[in-house]
Amino acid sequence: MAGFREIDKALFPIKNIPTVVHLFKNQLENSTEPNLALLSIVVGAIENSLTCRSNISFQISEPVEPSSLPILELQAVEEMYSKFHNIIKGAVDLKNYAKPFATRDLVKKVSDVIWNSLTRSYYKDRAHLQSLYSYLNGSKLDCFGVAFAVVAGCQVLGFSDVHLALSEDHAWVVFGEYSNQTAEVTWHGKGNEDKRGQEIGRGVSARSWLYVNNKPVICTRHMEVAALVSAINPSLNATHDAFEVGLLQQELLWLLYDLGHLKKYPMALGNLGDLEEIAPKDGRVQCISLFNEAIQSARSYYNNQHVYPYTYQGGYFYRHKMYKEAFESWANASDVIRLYNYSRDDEEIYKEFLEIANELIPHIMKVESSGFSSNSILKKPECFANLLRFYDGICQWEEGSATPVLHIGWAKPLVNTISKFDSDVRAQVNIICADSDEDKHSKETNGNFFNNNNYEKENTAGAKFEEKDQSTSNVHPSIEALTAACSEKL
Ligand SMILES: FC(F)(F)Cc1cc2c(N3CCN(c4nnc(C(F)(F)F)s4)CC3)ncnc2s1
Repeated sequence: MAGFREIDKALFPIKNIPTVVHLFKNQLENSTEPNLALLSIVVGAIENSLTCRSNISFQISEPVEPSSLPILELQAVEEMYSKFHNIIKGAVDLKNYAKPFATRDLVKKVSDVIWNSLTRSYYKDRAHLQSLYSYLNGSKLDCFGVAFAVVAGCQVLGFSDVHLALSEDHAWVVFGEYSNQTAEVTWHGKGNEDKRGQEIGRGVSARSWLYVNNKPVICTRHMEVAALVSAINPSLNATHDAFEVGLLQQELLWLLYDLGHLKKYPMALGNLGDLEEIAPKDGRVQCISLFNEAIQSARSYYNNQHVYPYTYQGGYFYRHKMYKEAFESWANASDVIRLYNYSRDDEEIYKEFLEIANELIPHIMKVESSGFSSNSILKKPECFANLLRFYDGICQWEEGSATPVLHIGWAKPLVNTISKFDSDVRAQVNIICADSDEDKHSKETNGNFFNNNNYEKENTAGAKFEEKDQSTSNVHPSIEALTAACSEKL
């Protein structure tokens, strides 16, 4: 695998953001595939020099350019690239692996090479451990970084069929002549035995949000570049970002957007939306339309089984005090999670729903019930309807799961929220209770949601809470009980 070509080398030494964008444009637009290792080293070097106090020196020649980046020399990058190249080529004897397609053994072997060269023990959740720069200079990678390094390593070996597969909280690889083979290559979460080398679960874990019911983002080489750009982490510390790193990430995401490589990548669209909200670029679409594009992408390509597009959008509405809209986004997020079974691997999304239910919604209730206006969301039946749909989805998520979701800590904010709506407002919401045998149609049996890989399952067990004049479907008994309790109370 050749390293940089002449047109790339000509851009060095890199001194500013436009030159990095130019390098990425060269790599993304030329005939051969973009070189993942080189691009990860370049952005990793820049990120680390601008966010890590302990400046791992890479020939920062004084004085730093007036522009926004420390000078990045070609030689430094080439040395790192050839180090990665030699580690991979040195450890994998290609004579044992017939080409052109990768095998499980090959993928596992590359995963082992990366895995066994990592520092024995380090804080895995630390920032800036996602790039090959971190791997080559600190022998540290986070969960995503290991998966990315395996794909970059397979690219060095010439296996163009090995690609990154991404869920909302995990990463693995697909490979083989029909790209239908899957393999774990990294760990997930804390204290879980890694399953490296195994194919992606069909058992209980298949029902968990972690594997998005087998609707992960399957990357092309160009989308793998989008993943490494998405994984750029501008944070300097808990409260501040390195401005230039955020700007670089935003410019690179717009380049990838314009080239069409974010179309099937909802989280990258969400990342770009967040960056645009902070620093809107002239002549670009509003950030809200990026959140909407992410939702459309998830609905079009991933059968609406991803949660984050709705929580990106809901978070935006919340920050902009658009509470009625936020309730709708969160109810839509809940309609996604209701079709999964909660498993212990799903902590990340559990925390997301917990924060919405027990922090964000109670805050909205507090600020809304202080001032008193007829325009208040407490007067709007559709707000009540969406809140019930939100809570109902979480209840149904718990249904049929081995691990409980709700506990007493959820109940108080929940009842407190519902009781903020007067009975005349609540009465305008039409709730039809699931009749018993209908209710028995849980996620497992009903439709073939999990029985095969795709899922056209209609959501009959879910709940729609809409104003009187619109059709509704049935409701989770616990929500029905709660609303009845509230009306008695009131
Ligand atoms: F590979 C793993 F294991 F890391 C899983 C992936 C995560 C992730 C991501 N994230 C995760 C979600 N994320 C969110 N930030 N805000 C979110 C929301 F809650 F507001 F929706 S979700 C930040 C970017 N952004 C691009 N690609 C990926 S691939």
